[in-house]
This record gives sequence, structure tokens and C-alpha cells, in this order.
Amino acid sequence: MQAAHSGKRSGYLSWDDYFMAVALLSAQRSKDPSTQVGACIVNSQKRIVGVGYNGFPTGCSDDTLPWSREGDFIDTKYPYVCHAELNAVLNSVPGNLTGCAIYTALFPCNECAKVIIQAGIREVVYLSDKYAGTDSVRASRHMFEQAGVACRQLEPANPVVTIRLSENG
Ligand SMILES: O=c1ccn([C@H]2C[C@H](O)[C@@H](COP(=O)(O)O)O2)c(=O)[nH]1
Ligand SMILES: [Zn+2]
Repeated sequence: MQAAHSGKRSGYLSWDDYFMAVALLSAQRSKDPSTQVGACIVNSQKRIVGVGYNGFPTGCSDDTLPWSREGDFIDTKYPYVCHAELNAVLNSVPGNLTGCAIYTALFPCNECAKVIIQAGIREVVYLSDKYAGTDSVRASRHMFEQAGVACRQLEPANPVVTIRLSENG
């Protein structure tokens, strides 16, 4: 077979890397000092239909609610923060998420797993699995398995994606 010589640019992003990069770019909006998570929902036509990152609910101040991990539950971020996957579902364009894939920086917790399954999302593509082995992630995996939601860890073709916002510097 003849090699293609169309002059097409090489080094362009694969679909997987592109959607994960969108998730990671969204994560840059997170105010969480320890773990920034972004998520990007994609339909079967490869169209992005929702993005989100972890943050406090609308109207709840990033400057007054706590960002700490330790202490009394009420004084930590955990009761307040909306997870990236939940936000991506809630932010999605009105319609049907059935059959969509979600790209997420972190393997979803059990609460997000429920949201993903109930939304009809059929595939989870994740990068970090840093909470593997916790009860939360074990429960997620259990639910995904039962519900037939496919999970795969992305092996990026491009380990670094550079975005330059200024022509200078
Ligand atoms: O499925 C998930 C799980 C966690 N998050 C968010 C919630 C928190 O803001 C951080 C986790 O903070 P740690 O300090 O690492 O405990 O990640 C999420 O968005 N989605
Ligand atoms: Zn979660």
C-alpha cells in the first residue's frame, strides 16, 4: 500500500488525549489545594456534552468554606465539595447521556459512580487511580461491574500537552 503524503500535520492529539486534556484543563479551575479533578463527558459522535471540576456549590464561597482535609467532618471540605463527575453531569447540555463516555482525572468515588450509572454513561476513562483499594473505589468498581460500565485507565500517547496563552514569554 502506498504511504499517505497529504502533508497532514503529525503530532496532533488523539481523541483520548484530547478529551482527557479537556478534563485536566477543567481541573485547573479547582480551588482544592490537594486534589484537582476534572471530567469531560463525550457522546457517541465524539462531541463534548459536559465538563466539570471539583468545587463548592454555586453561591457557596470558596473563601469561607474550609478546604482542609482533617479535623471535624464539618470543618473539612468533604461535606461541601461537589465532585467533578457530578458537576460534569449537572453541567451537561440538556439531553440524554445514555451511551456517553466520561473522561476523568481520578477514578470516580462511589457517589460519582452512582451518578454516572444513573445518567446512562457506559464508559469511564480515567488517569489516576490514587485511591484504589479504598472502600469507596472498591464500591465504585463493584457497581460499575454489575451495571456493565466499562472502565479503562488511559495510557496517553502524548504525556505532555502544552497550551500557550501568550505569544510572548
Ligand atoms: O470521584 C471523585 C473523588 C474525589 N473528587 C474530589 C473531591 C475532593 O475535592 C478531592 C479529593 O480530595 P483529597 O484531598 O484527595 O481527599 O477530589 C472528585 O472530584 N471526584
Ligand atoms: Zn466522587
